[in-house]
Amino acid sequence: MKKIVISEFMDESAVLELSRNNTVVYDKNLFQNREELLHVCKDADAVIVRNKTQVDQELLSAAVKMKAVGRLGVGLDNIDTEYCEKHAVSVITARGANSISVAEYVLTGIFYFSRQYYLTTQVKSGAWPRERMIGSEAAGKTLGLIGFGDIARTVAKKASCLDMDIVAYDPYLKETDAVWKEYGGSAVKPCSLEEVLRQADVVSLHIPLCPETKNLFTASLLEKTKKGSIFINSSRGGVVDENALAQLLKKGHFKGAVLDVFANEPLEAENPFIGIENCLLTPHIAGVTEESNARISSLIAREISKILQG
Ligand SMILES: O=C(O)[C@H](O)COP(=O)(O)O
Repeated sequence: MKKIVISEFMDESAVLELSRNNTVVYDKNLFQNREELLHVCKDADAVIVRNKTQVDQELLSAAVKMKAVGRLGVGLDNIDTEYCEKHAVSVITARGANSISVAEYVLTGIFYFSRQYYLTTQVKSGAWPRERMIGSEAAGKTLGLIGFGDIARTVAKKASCLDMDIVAYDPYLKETDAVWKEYGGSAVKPCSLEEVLRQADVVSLHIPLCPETKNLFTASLLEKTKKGSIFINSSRGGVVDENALAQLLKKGHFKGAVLDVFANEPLEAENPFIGIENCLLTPHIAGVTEESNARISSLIAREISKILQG
């Protein structure tokens, strides 16, 4: 029997599936108890995590039997992938399995601020802000995608059905790459980062957190976005200067910001976005729906089983 440690929430049926042929330690709060986590991982063959468990050198070097790390998502900023590569520990991500959920989240954000739904609280308290709530259509507007991986491609596919024009920046894709056409038809145009920010009515980030992207969105870059645009971040909080973004929101530069990810999660009392009206804040749920959780969990369970069975 192989031992698998699962330290954050996973779809129950996938946990049951893994338990048939393995010894499974499943505790969705284990990531919060570092000492216990290190202890149970010592003789584990695999660990399955979301974004909160730090799979770092300390954990990996103590877990001498570790063959695989399963990531119930796609971001790898909590995993020391270099160490894993050097020590032949496979890292399995759920690539593609949460793209639909994130894409639908982005579309919700576009409509939310295009129609200024945040003002409906005024209706509940007896006001009638009919003129303030004259919004705008998504059709004919330009969506700017930062990063053009699986998730951004799914966003592009769906946004092109709304008759939006799409510009995208991805330094890892050549202009001639077939994916530009494959995922957006004629609607997606590859551009430089600054060109995307200059043109876009909606900017949506789809980049990993890594040394190249940490604090990429500085005050001066954020200022290059169009006045009145919508800013959506469902990638990682660490890629944006949060104080600078909050300042620009307060100054009325953006129509609104949709933020699912933050430098520190859960939010601390002094988080700069708390209390800003035109800000939609969600607790890192863009990629997590019932459907994506089931897809992600069964994909990771299957792939981890394959590795452990050799
Ligand atoms: O990286 C991801 O796929 C998303 O941020 C979701 O992460 P999660 O595994 O913590 O749900």
